[in-house]
Amino acid sequence: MAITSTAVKQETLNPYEIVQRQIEIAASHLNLPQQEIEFLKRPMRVLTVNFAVKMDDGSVKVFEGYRSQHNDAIGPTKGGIRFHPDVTLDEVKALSMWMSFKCGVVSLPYGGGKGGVICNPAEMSKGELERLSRGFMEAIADFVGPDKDIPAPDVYTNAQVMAWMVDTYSKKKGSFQPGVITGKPIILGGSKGRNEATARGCVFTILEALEELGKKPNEATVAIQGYGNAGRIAAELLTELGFTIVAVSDSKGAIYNQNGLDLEAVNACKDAGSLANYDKKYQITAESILELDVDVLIPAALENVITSVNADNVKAKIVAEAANGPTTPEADKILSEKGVLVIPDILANAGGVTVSYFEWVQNLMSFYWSEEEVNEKLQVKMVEAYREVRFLAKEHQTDLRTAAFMISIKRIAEAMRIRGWV
Ligand SMILES: NC(=O)C1=CN([C@@H]2O[C@H](COP(=O)(O)OP(=O)(O)OC[C@H]3O[C@@H](n4cnc5c(N)ncnc54)[C@H](O)[C@@H]3O)[C@@H](O)[C@H]2O)C=CC1
Ligand SMILES: O=C(O)CCC(=O)C(=O)O
Repeated sequence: MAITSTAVKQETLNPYEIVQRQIEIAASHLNLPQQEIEFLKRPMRVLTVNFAVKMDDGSVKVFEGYRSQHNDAIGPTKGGIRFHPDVTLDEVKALSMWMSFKCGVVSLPYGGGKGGVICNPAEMSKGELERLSRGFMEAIADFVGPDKDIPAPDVYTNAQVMAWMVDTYSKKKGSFQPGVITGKPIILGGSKGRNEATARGCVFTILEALEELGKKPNEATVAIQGYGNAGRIAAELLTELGFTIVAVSDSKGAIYNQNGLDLEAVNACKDAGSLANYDKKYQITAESILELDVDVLIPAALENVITSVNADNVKAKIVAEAANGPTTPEADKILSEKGVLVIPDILANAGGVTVSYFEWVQNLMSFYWSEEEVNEKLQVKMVEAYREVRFLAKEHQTDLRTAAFMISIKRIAEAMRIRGWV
């Protein structure tokens, strides 16, 4: 996301440097030996691949992709694969690190991993996307595995992409290996509830935060940036609970109605293309969605959207980070001083990886759960995690992000120490 203001140049927008800063802030409350912190500030393994894909016009295009495995002291690494033109190695490294800390907050037996391919799926045919997905899996197949590193969906990847990938991996290994990837279609061993899990988990944390503010769902307004898996499903679930969705946006358009948007009309517009085609009288600028006077703001798109430039203009009482890395450390300081309750990404969007974990467990057992069972288990995990983070934040007088990092850093450091690594 291009942010060109001069003020923002004073802070780094490199996600890898940002996560390192977040580690340092949390570690300063923990009294850990420096070597443990230094180890956590880097991924253990990173793979760069270049692979060729046949395009529909007969040409061959070479794509670059990455898979980063941050730390596997607690268990195999886990995290999504992103297809986006702006993917960088530093971004993938940072996303893998956030995954480690996310898994720690919800006590999953995983470390963090993440993958990305520099490409623009919006400009590719279904056949090209299939060959790209298979080509990337072919290139990383020896690096991942059900007990090694387990990918999942992220931005511009979905259950269909996971299906192509599990098929390619399984063919390579000679038998069906559903545990290598999560977020699969149900027919291929996907878990019920995984598609909604990121949003549902986020909603559980919002309900906890709202209770603290003494507000009821039917009194609360919501603005959501990003209208894909995380953002759109959050809008639907929150509407069911009585919240009023006043604004939503995608990569091409943003819309606002202070009386509440008609979600059916919004969804029909999105299904037909983009929100830029919605009724012109409701159109607003992309940036202004972050500055609306709402109770809950949900960034559900990309990194670095709340920075030192616009943080002071944020009027929401709760910021629930469905996206990874939407808020910079400078912005965090400003929001904290303003009394905004930020539910950090590694907590707010942990529902996705939590149900991915359930999917993996079901795959390993070949025994499948009802959607109700999945959702109940997810709720327990999310509510417990929120309360544990909230408690620690109060105890240490920190924001929720720092407390969430503290919980995970302590866990991973302990595992590294007991293994004798540090
Ligand atoms: N899918 C999952 O299970 C999880 C996703 N996340 C995070 O949630 C965020 C969104 O991911 P998904 O919903 O899965 O992706 P998605 O590909 O389903 O949807 C992305 C949405 O963001 C919109 N978008 C892209 N650039 C934008 C911009 N500049 N301004 C406004 N909207 C923009 C797109 O138009 C699309 O509506 C990412 O940060 C991702 O890492 C986090 C945890 C799990
Ligand atoms: O479901 C997963 O394994 C990971 C999802 C993801 O990439 C994320 O939480 O950022």
